[in-house]
Amino acid sequence: MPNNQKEVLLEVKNLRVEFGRRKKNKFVAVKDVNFNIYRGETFGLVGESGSGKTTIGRAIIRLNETAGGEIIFKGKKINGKIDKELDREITKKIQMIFQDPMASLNERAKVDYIVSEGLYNLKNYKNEEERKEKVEKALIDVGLLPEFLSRFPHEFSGGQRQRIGVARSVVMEPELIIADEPISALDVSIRAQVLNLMSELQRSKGLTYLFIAHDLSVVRFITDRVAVIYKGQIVEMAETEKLYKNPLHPYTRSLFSAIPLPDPRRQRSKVLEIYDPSCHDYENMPPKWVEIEPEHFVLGNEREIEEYMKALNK
Ligand SMILES: Nc1ncnc2c1ncn2[C@@H]1O[C@H](COP(=O)(O)OP(=O)(O)OP(=O)(O)O)[C@@H](O)[C@H]1O
Repeated sequence: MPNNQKEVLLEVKNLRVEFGRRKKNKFVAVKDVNFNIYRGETFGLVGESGSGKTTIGRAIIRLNETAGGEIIFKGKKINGKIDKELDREITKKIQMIFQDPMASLNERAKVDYIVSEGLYNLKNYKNEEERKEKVEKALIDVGLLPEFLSRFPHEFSGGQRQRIGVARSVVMEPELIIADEPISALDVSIRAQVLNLMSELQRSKGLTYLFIAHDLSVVRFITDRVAVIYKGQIVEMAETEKLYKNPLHPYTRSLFSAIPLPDPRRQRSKVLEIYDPSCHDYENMPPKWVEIEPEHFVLGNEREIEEYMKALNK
């Protein structure tokens, strides 16, 4: 679909997130981040551990305060001070699925309570009958049985627990789901099942995903567009296949060319070995965020942009 016909569901403009209140221990975790997410797509955010992916997700659902910029959902600014009505709407419409289904589910609560929690918080049901109906439907939607409602999380496998995590989101009838490394804590053999479930739900419910991951092959498989983040800043963003075939920024190139290693810590050191941020000479020529071809953005200074143009036209 041409871009001008796509509906922008979420806009992130010049986002900045800082931790630490005092000047001395202030840490800028996210800076100058810009991206749009279109309705119905899966938008990937990829980068190494500590690059700021989760911080962006948490800022969107208002768990992290923002120090600058705007987050706009369906045309309304949702960061900073907002009114109760809007807060309620985004609590319902934007849901997050977390990485570790072992840690994110309340061990002492039954599945019925876990899946209902968002409904209880927002009193988002007319009566007990309707709540039950919604919760049972959510369980069926994620491929679990309604009888599981009276069980506790420890009675389930990792994959089933992540399905409970997904049910807890879809019961709210969200429009945007932020999936933060939703399969990386799962056994390799069940990862595809959870990804397929997410794709099916996207089709049947018209969902939009922000998919956060460090696993490049998963991102290539599941996303329509992808942004690469390095130390809190997006360095390149494009349609997924385009970016994988034609990475321009040196960080993207080293990330994609690093041979996948089983140990993510070794992978990280491998990437850092190849990528040298001092190659940019930003002191003398500061970078800009440039749309180098339709829907393909890259961070670079004037000289670099010229080189990227040449590389594209080769
Ligand atoms: N509450 C906090 N207080 C201080 N620093 C924080 C806080 N949350 C995150 N950070 C720091 O912000 C940076 C970005 O963290 P973030 O969790 O967003 O990275 P990530 O890319 O999601 O990494 P991972 O894949 O390991 O989750 C890290 O250096 C982290 O230590």
